[in-house]
Amino acid sequence: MKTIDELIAEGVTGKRVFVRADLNVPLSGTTITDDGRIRAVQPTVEKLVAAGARVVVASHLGRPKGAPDPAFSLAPAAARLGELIGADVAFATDTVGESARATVAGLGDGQVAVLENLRFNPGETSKDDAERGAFADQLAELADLYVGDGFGAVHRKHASVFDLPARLPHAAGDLIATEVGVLKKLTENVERPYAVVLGGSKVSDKLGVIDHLLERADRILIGGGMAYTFLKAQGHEVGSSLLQEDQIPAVLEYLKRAEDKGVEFVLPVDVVVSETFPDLKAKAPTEHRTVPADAMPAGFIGLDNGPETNKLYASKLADAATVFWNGPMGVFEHPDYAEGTRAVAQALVDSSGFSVVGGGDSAAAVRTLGFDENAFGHISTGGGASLEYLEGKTLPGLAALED
Ligand SMILES: Nc1ncnc2c1ncn2[C@@H]1O[C@H](COP(=O)(O)OP(=O)(O)O)[C@@H](O)[C@H]1O
Ligand SMILES: O=C(OP(=O)(O)O)[C@H](O)COP(=O)(O)O
Repeated sequence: MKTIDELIAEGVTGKRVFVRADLNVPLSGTTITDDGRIRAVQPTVEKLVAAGARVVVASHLGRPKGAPDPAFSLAPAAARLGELIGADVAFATDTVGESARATVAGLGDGQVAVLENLRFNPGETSKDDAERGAFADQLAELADLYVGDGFGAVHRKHASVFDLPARLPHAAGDLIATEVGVLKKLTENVERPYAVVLGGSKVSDKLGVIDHLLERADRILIGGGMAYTFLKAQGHEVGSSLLQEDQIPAVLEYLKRAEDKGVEFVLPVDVVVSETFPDLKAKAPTEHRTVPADAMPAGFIGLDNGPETNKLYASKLADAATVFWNGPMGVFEHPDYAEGTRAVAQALVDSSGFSVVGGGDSAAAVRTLGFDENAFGHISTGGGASLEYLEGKTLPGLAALED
């Protein structure tokens, strides 16, 4: 992979450089609740600015349905990028339309623009190669060079991640280089005991990684929205909790294989439940209680690991030499359901092992709960991306950056 420094050395002054970032930041309305992913791409943007490039930053945000949706606008992220780099950042209100073309044409050397959410165009995420390719052709008209730096999205075979770099001279940004450098260590000689903590809400995306982890990890701790498919598979009531019913046979097979292989599989022993999903914006106190994980009342939603589980998980992490953690242990955005996530973060801070925290929300959780980023070995901007990297899968967004 060509580095951004090599690309700059070849000459970028006056050239339009498309930077595929991952600005998929958590929002409360239009307020960014954690700007970590914007700060992560800042060095790449600043290097290009200093070199006199005309920088066109593009990203997805959330999962809009292939059409404009103001709730998923990148305008707040563009404004924040401007604050961080201390310069005006132009914002195009579309992705490949009139506004994008005019905004890019208006850039001077060393100036920056952000395009509107790439996923407002159905071509971005299309499974049809031709449809994705047609969108990539339109994006390619906006730039002379391409820099891939959206590590959190490199596992997606999307137009801006996979098809566009094939159409332009390309390089990897500093964020991708750093992320890959750290994760590579976990695929080589990992120090044992190696524990992996999995939670979050993208259950269908991430359950499959356990198949691989059973060959690598010594301990697998499950929490967050992922736990309930396991509890259900064991025959327990899970009420209205997140559930991936079609994955129950796979989950039973994982539990059996873990036993055969001597991999320790740890599930919650108690959970915090409520009858309703909390309002994450108002954050008003909620009615909730802690119940044993094998005795959840019907109709209730599991929203966090309980205190006994928190103690158990801390004990399983205390002596781990290496820990990889993706996915919050509960709906940490609400204070009533943040303790499970806080407990795992604290356990990693207290342990002397090397810890990697991966994922947009996991990283945001660690920061918004007040932990010092430097207390962790590495905070990765990508959850799904780092899990798939650890699986040894070919990631479309990295493969596309190879020379
Ligand atoms: N029990 C649960 N039920 C529903 N959502 C949950 C639960 N536990 C955690 N979550 C949610 O998971 C989300 C993060 O999941 P995910 O996107 O998979 O993680 P990451 O971004 O770190 O990869 C958070 O918004 C959190 O509220
Ligand atoms: O938030 C992201 O991934 P993550 O939650 O696995 O860290 C990335 O921005 C990718 O988003 P996607 O999972 O909607 O493709």
